Amino acid sequence: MSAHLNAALREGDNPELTEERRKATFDTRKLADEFFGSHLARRRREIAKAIDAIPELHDTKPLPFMTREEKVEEAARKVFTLSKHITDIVDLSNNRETQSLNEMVIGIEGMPISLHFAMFIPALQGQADDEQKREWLDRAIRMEIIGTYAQTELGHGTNLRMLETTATYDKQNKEFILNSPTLTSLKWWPGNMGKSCNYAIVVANLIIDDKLLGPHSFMVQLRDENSHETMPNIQIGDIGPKMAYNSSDNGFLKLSNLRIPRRNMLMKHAKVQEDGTYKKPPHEKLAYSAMVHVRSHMITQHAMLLAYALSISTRYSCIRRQGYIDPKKDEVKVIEYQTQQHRLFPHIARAYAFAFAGTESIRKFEIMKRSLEAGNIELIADLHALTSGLKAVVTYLAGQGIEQARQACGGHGYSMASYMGEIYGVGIAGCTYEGENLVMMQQLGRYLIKAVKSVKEGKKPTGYVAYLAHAGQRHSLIDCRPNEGYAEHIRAFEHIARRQTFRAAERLQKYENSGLSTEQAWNNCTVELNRASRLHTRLFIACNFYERVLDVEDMAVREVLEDLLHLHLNYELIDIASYALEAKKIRPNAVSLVDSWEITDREHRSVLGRRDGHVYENLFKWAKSSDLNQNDVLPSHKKHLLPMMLNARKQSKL
Ligand SMILES: CC(C)(COP(=O)(O)OP(=O)(O)OC[C@H]1O[C@@H](n2cnc3c(N)ncnc32)[C@H](O)[C@@H]1OP(=O)(O)O)[C@@H](O)C(=O)NCCC(=O)NCCSC(=O)CCCC(=O)O
Ligand SMILES: Cc1cc2nc3c(=O)[nH]c(=O)nc-3n(C[C@H](O)[C@H](O)[C@H](O)COP(=O)(O)OP(=O)(O)OC[C@H]3O[C@@H](n4cnc5c(N)ncnc54)[C@H](O)[C@@H]3O)c2cc1C
Repeated sequence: MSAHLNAALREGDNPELTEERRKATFDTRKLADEFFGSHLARRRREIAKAIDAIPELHDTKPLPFMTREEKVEEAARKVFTLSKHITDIVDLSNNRETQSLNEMVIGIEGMPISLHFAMFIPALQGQADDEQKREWLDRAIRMEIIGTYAQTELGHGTNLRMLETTATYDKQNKEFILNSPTLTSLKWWPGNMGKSCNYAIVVANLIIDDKLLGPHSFMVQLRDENSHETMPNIQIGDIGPKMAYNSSDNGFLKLSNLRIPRRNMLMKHAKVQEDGTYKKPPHEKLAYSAMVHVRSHMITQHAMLLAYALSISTRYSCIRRQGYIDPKKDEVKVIEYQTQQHRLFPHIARAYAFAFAGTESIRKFEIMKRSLEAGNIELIADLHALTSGLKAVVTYLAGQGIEQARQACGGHGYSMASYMGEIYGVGIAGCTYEGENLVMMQQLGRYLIKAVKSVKEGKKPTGYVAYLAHAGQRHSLIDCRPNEGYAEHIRAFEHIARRQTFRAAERLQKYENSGLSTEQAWNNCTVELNRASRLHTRLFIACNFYERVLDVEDMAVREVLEDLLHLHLNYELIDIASYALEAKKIRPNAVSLVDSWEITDREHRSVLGRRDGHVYENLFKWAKSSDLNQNDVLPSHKKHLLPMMLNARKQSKL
């Protein structure tokens, strides 16, 4: 193997990993350039180096050893410290650079300004008019104020039309009165709302002259800008510990007839004039733009969480020796087991496929944003359908992949030294937030049914659903021979997705014809519809992966990506026996495929996933640092268990 492939080789590493890295057939840096895009890959290396040189930005101790209060404090400390260095390290206008910096320094457990950047600023950008942007957006970008997005309530998250928080316009005083009339109307869940933020965009049902006009966004000051004390007519707090993500203060909020000026309603699209005249937005769902923004960015984030888990697990599988394949030889690295490869490699392929799909969804979002700025609302529906499907499929499959990666680490995967528990907890939260997955699948389902109707009317839909009109092509899996190339696989995939979508549409039609209401007929078909949405989205991911690989210029990188593509398509399409065969091809490159994600140890926070592979000595160090080991005999033992045993002993002597 030539020296240029050795980007990840270092003196003093565990020889088990060095042996793996020597087998690489490609340059990990070049593959990193494809995974992240060459600019971001280079910037990530520079950012990691800059962080190494600033000790204040390092973890003070491993996060799993911290209490919730310590985690919240540590995240706040790092945000403040970062604010002093950030402009030297990243280009603030580049979201992905800033996000990489945050992940490396603060990590994935949350921080006080997550929602500020993820939703507060995007909501202002998408929904505030120019004057409002001058008033709030510039201050928000400079971080003079910290905000969040308060939409979900104790009683409703999915069904936004039934949000109970009201914003009633008072013509006399030219104010809105914001109110939480019931217990279930309390805002519940918004990230950083409990303790960190001083502003929120509150989504409330607008009422003018007793007329209900649906959810709209309002700027509300939650806390005093100097004392940070809660403002009058507001009750606010943290909702308590969660499965993971505990550095974040997700909050509750009660508004008691709080008056805010008319101009605190975000008025780029919908408007309320002084006399109470209401002007409708050009597209009913423009108020949901911040959600579409987050959904389009979630795909890359969840690809990265999957990459975290798989690089931990793959490296560890190469230093862990247990059992024999040939009893006359040494114990093998657990990566040698066919089941271990079967467990990990298809997910490695998926991590690449998802990352490429994520780049595409961000690109599409940017195109939609620009076209919207030019007054064109046409792309909104396409993007909503695409991101709804991608968000649901990728978060779900990434969660499954992370859990497989954890199980692949055996017992040590269950220790927080592996960090798998946190990665999993954060990953699966994405199945719920930003739209519950099965609900989002139905949104895509609506779009697919419309496309089927247009095909039946003899029209030819374009874009992602164009394949629905190609019904003449009869390809079943059985007709698909691997040597006919990937295009053939894709056509087989299209056939399956098309068939399922038509099946769901026909079933829906049948129920409607039988006299059921549209809604009841719809509910009777949602399992079929969700299957169609899932297949459509997986087809999109596969096509996008295929097209992406065609663009790769470096032959060695292209070859390994083709191996992954082949595995991915087979994993998606064919039965288990055939992809076990493919796995053999991936095996020599396994560690280098995960090295290409260039996740630093600082970012990983995992003893098992250490780049140098020195796992066992560091696991012991980790255990010794446990708080429980700071006293030989625990006070609680002296208080409870010792008296119990002494008592029992006394009894037995009697
Ligand atoms: C489920 C729906 C989509 C349903 O909405 P609805 O008004 O009842 O609509 P419907 O009758 O089913 O459909 C009507 C129509 O509205 C369209 N539509 C719906 N949403 C959008 C959109 N965003 N952009 C563009 N179009 C949209 C649908 O496609 C329908 O179109 P159609 O009638 O078929 O032409 C919506 O209510 C929704 O988005 N619910 C999920 C709530 C959610 O995502 N909350 C996120 C809170 S913030 C958060 O979780 C932050 C976490 C971040 C973190 O911690 O990092
Ligand atoms: C970590 C985290 C962070 C969050 N951050 C924020 C935030 O910053 N701001 C904010 O406003 N919110 C936030 N949320 C709230 C989140 O967006 C909602 O919890 C989410 O949208 C799901 O809504 P729900 O809780 O009402 O679920 P529900 O709708 O009650 O879901 C329960 C079940 O009902 C099913 N269901 C519901 N409706 C339908 C339907 N029409 N058809 C079929 N099945 C249905 C679902 O599929 C699910 O199985 C956060 C949540 C989490 C977990």
